[in-house]
Amino acid sequence: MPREQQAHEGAAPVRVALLGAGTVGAAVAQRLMDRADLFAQRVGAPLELTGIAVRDLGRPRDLSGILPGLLTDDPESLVDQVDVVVEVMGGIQPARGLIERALRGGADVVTANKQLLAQHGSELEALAAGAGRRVEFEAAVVAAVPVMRTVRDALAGDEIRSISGIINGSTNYILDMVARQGMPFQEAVRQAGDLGYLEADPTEDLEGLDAAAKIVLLARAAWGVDVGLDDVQREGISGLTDADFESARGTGQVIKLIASAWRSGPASGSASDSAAGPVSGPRIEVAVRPTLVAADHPFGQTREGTNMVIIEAESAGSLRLSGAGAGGDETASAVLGDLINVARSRVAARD
Ligand SMILES: NC(=O)C1=CN([C@@H]2O[C@H](COP(=O)(O)OP(=O)(O)OC[C@H]3O[C@@H](n4cnc5c(N)ncnc54)[C@H](OP(=O)(O)O)[C@@H]3O)[C@@H](O)[C@H]2O)C=CC1
Ligand SMILES: N[C@@H](CC=O)C(=O)O
Repeated sequence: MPREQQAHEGAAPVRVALLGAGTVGAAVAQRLMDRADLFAQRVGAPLELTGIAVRDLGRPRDLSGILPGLLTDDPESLVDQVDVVVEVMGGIQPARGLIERALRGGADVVTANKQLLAQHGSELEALAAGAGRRVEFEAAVVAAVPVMRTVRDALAGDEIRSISGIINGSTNYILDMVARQGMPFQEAVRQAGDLGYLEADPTEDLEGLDAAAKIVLLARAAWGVDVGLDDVQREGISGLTDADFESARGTGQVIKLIASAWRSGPASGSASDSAAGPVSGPRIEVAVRPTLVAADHPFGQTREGTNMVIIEAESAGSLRLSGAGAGGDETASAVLGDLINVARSRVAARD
């Protein structure tokens, strides 16, 4: 039987550069290969992976099915020749410079880099808007769980009162292993690293900086306020002792690293006393700290690398989102969702 012609056949490809082939990048690259036909159908044109930038070309990698010829240690030349740049290298530089270069050159950007966004997201979004391009970052906040989209798009017609939750997968894994299995803290840290949950610099997870960046991005999306990392009342989990875990257990509670953002007053318009400068719009508080919760509370029941976010909104009431907050394939799911949406828009704009 003759095969029906697919809409994307003959369409010029959407060229994609991947910056990073670590836990997340390798999973993105693998899925781009495995699901090439599916993605071409969804986009209306093939996604062509033109290259993958890494730091160390000599490092052994398990990128089965991916041509070694795609790897390069020259990210600049890669971003100059594509339609979409997917940044999953992490860190501030060179990621920031490469994203700026991509936007100025006419590419859209998908990134999972929450530290970069928390520190320089406003400048990057302004640059993107000026260039008529997009910076998408669903994967940066709670990996596979579409919480950014929920806050920014689904609840755009509502008024959010508060957002709270477990938004760091590695520390939840560590706290859960220590509490439920009596695992030594350092062994749990090691396992979280083996699972690909930890940042390249694990102190970002252990000191609450990773969760702080995510809650900042959520607060900005929810209230349009100019909160920054310096506004976050922050405490990590590295100072917890065996006695803290014991005393929690004795009272039917568990320790969770809870991030929260809440409206604490009406629109102020006044300058905040934070180092981040004036905060306009509603007064917003942001915090990350180890918190005792009842073992049978939804947060208490959130195990291993799973995350859970509870959003309280005026009309919608209480919403709960939960799922994988870290991990290569899980994070790649969100990265690829953004990539497909951006690529679709580019293909639609061709007509
Ligand atoms: N892991 C996770 O569960 C999640 C991670 N994220 C975010 O995704 C990003 C990537 O994380 P992850 O994959 O875990 O990180 P990894 O450390 O596993 O991978 C980083 C990759 O980027 C490459 N790289 C780093 N610096 C450079 C550079 N200067 N030039 C070229 N390549 C470079 C590395 O190259 P080489 O291989 O040669 O070292 C490596 O391939 C981070 O921003 C992280 O916060 C977001 C959600 C979840
Ligand atoms: N290190 C992060 C990875 C995902 O954002 C975490 O543990 O949640």
